[in-house]
Amino acid sequence: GAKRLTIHFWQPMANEGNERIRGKSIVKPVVYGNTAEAFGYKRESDGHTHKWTVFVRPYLNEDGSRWIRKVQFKLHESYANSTRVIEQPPFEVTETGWGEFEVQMRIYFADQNEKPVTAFHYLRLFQPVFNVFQDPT
Ligand SMILES: O=C(Nc1ccc(C(=O)N2CC(c3nccs3)C2)s1)[C@@H]1CCCN1
Repeated sequence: GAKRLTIHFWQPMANEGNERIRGKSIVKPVVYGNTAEAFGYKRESDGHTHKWTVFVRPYLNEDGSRWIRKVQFKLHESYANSTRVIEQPPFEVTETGWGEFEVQMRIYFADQNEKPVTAFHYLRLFQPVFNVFQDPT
């Protein structure tokens, strides 16, 4: 039967390590990406095959709401209310679907003087397969 597959794609947005004070700026690394789980079948009603969660979270397990005010996720326009605004942690959107597409994320900071930061994440549902054929028969 179909295997259940949960995959994690993580891309640290800022450099590694935790918060630092440099001059007057603070570096707050975040991680964004998605997890995905295959239903193991194609849903009759709408052809969806996966459940996925796209997320933005502080790189270290801290209370993100101290410095993140809200996160706006722009999904593919075929989704109802394709612009989702999450105002409290966890800053994530869980949906179902059948394919992969780019999600735009915009992080708004608690300090309203800070301009929002935009990042793009290509939603991944399928585990890439790497076949290395040496001396193929
Ligand atoms: O897959 C891709 N684009 C996708 C856009 C939206 C997708 C999706 O999964 N869904 C729309 C959503 C709904 N259907 C009904 C109500 S909401 C479920 S997939 C491209 C095509 C080639 C490679 N990537």
